[in-house]
Amino acid sequence: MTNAPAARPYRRPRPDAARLAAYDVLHAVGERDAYANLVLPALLRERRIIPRDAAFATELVHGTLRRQGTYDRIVAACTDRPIQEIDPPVLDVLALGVHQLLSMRTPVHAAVSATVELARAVLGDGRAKFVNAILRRVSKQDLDTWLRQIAPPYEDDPEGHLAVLHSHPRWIVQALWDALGARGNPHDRAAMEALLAADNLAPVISLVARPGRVELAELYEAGATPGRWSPYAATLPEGDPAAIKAIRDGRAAVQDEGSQLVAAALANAEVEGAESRWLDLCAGPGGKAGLLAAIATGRDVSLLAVERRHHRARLVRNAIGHLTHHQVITADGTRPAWRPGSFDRVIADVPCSGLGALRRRPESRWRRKPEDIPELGELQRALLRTAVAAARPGGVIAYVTCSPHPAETRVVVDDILRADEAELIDARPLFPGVPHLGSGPDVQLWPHLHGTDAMYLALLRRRG
Ligand SMILES: C[S@@+](CC[C@H](N)C(=O)[O-])C[C@H]1O[C@@H](n2cnc3c(N)ncnc32)[C@H](O)[C@@H]1O
Repeated sequence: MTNAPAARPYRRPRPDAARLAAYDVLHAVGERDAYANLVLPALLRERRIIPRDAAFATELVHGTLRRQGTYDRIVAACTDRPIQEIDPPVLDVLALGVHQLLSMRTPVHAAVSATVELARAVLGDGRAKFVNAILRRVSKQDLDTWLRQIAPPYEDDPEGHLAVLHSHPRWIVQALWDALGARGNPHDRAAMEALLAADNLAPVISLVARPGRVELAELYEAGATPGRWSPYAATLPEGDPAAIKAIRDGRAAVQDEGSQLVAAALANAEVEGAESRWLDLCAGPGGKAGLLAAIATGRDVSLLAVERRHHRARLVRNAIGHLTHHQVITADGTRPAWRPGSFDRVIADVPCSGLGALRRRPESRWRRKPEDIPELGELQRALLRTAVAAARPGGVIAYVTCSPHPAETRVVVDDILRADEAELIDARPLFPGVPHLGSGPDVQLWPHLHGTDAMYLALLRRRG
């Protein structure tokens, strides 16, 4: 007989379903460039996670991804190991723990013990001890104290300060500041902070009632409330949009009000003479095409929607539904399959950096790189050139991005205007009742001013 204490039986770690789901999504985002807003809902459904846990996992994933850059800096301040030497899965687990500790109301004990349990399951016992030690250090201070400690003072480095405080990469802070026109103006620090803070909030769910297919009243009956700016908009304060019949059958859809406004502005711009054909040059997944097709049907006009990728063209077909006279083709919009000058209205909603939609794609700010901008610029110019050539004399062209980056907006438009084939027209009167539209003639919407994505619209008229 021996007096040695009995070895503790091995206990298999059992992380809770919500935190494990959150980790799996972060891992997929980091490992294979997945999009959290696509992976997470599928995973929650597949694992049949109950609504309360699903809401917790959603906040955990979105909040952690938005603030990951700042959380990594906090972790770095808690260890002597250079952050580059810590494996990404360990940083993911740590970031989930830091978010619970500093930005959610999870009690410290629960946040640490549940995250360590998760670490034991997905990283192993050794690395779980490291996670435990770091999280205990993080828990000693609140978020504001940490931020004061790790951010450079505003006076020495305004961009660096705001980048840490609001968790945006520095180059994006610079680009947004340029776009806001507030750079170097100390009075506009508040505007810049409001914009960065708005990027960290989940957007409200905006719905579009496609005209002629559904009345707004039907959406209100299903629990929606009136939208802010667009005549087609409703807001869903809570609940799953897919539970609404009109959404399920494609008569209505989820669509940011900014997108609705730019599509409506194109449809309502003055064009002389009879109209017969409109063109959407970059139509996938079909948000604007769905609205334009519905408006076009009411005016007995046909819409040609072009999308380069097959699967996205299929989504455009779904958005247009059973409306007749419209056509969707899978094609490269820079290689026109139509005669020049054959459309009355053309929209080029070009691929862009998406810096205006950071609220919706929590990981995108860390994934995008400054070198993406010139690369996208070439395609943006080629598409706008094709769009101008496709419009008939007197026809209107909408150049749209969901980015406010000057190199993707005004600079592109100015380059194309140099060919003298089109002129800019004032888009502002086509946004009735919408404040803060600036000095024009183009329009830039903002999350902090309008509650929309930062959509940009330049309206051009084809010269005769
Ligand atoms: C910003 S999205 C358009 C969003 C769409 N208008 C909506 O409201 O749902 C840009 C689209 O252009 C497509 N695209 C990229 N290059 C293209 C090209 N050369 N020709 C046509 N479409 C292209 C992309 O696949 C993407 O679906």
